[in-house]
Amino acid sequence: MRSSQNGGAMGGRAAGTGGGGPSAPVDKEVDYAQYFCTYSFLYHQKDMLSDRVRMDAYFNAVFQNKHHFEGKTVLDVGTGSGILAIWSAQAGARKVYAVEATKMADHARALVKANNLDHIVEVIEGSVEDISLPEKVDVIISEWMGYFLLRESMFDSVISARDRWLKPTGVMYPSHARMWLAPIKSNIADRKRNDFDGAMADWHNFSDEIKSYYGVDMGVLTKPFAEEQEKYYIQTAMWNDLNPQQIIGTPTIVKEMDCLTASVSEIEEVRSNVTSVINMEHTRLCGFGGWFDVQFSGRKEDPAQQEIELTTAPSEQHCTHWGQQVFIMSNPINVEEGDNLNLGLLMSRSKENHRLMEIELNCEIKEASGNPKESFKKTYFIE
Ligand SMILES: C[S@@+](CC[C@H](N)C(=O)[O-])C[C@H]1O[C@@H](n2cnc3c(N)ncnc32)[C@H](O)[C@@H]1O
Repeated sequence: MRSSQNGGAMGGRAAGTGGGGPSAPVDKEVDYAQYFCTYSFLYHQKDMLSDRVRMDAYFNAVFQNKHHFEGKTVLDVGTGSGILAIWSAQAGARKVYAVEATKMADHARALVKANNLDHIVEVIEGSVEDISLPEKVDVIISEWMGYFLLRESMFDSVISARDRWLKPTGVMYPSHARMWLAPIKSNIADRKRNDFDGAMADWHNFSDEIKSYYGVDMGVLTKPFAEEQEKYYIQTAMWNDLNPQQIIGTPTIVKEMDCLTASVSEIEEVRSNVTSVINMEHTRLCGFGGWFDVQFSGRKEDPAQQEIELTTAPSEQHCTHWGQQVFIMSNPINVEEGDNLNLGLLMSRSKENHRLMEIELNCEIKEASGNPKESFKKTYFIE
């Protein structure tokens, strides 16, 4: 489950650790307090279990590919309520190791027992990085995805489990992942600009009053206050359930990942240069929408019988609890059909909290003729 202070779907996958940079050691106690503890609540697991798009995708991936599970050993990284471990056992696994860092492990154990699967599923309480298994496994299953795929950095734990416990012939569930970005129109941009302007008007009244009633000039704090509010209203990515009609240009993949071979260094920093073409007449570029999808395709030598995809793309029918992350522009730009957007994206982890993300977005807009139109560079935060 994921959270966002700007209208997030749920309070959930939250903050992380204090650190001094992407590779700084993680303070486990802080990480537990800020990130893991939310997962120890049943209401939180229930929210994830209520996401039908997510549930159907994992359910179909397991039960339509039973050949990957029958008679096999499975590791469920971050079992939560135990749902994926239970399905793996029901699909015929010989043994399932269900690892959960929080006390939710007790509830998972009870659920496994109540469903008469305790002879197959062994719930282990602990961080997957710290535990030890008696054998290597044929399948690693995990639901590790955060907002815009990588928020929460939980895939690091899956990589660590894969490198320690997956047999050389093993299969990852999911097997592949992609991040998408697309230009959007949205009236959120105007709303957020108004909210920001309102906060600044309020500040000016406040500082006038402090001066006249209490004789202190607050002027020196106006700039830092404006920066703080700008970060909150404009630069912090927002959870949104976009309508596909708000997408005004070609969606583009900014990152593709093979879960069998991906490394932490490749996700600590994601760099991408891509092009999107505006495909709507006379419209306003108000920002960008970011989302992800994952595929359950098995491995090349042992493919899925039925490939399943879980997508969090804008849809008129379905919304996931991940929604989309919206990166708004405070000053929307008029664009025309055929305009080209050359986009440079650099996504890195917050220095203060390795589970949160910072995004630098460069955009050069050219007319269809090739004439330069506008360019800008913005920094956003996924909190
Ligand atoms: C998004 S939830 C998924 C829960 C469940 N698998 C499901 O699909 O409903 C992720 C779970 O992984 C656990 N988790 C995250 N990192 C972990 C780690 N390094 N070791 C063990 N559990 C972890 C969290 O506590 C949380 O319960």
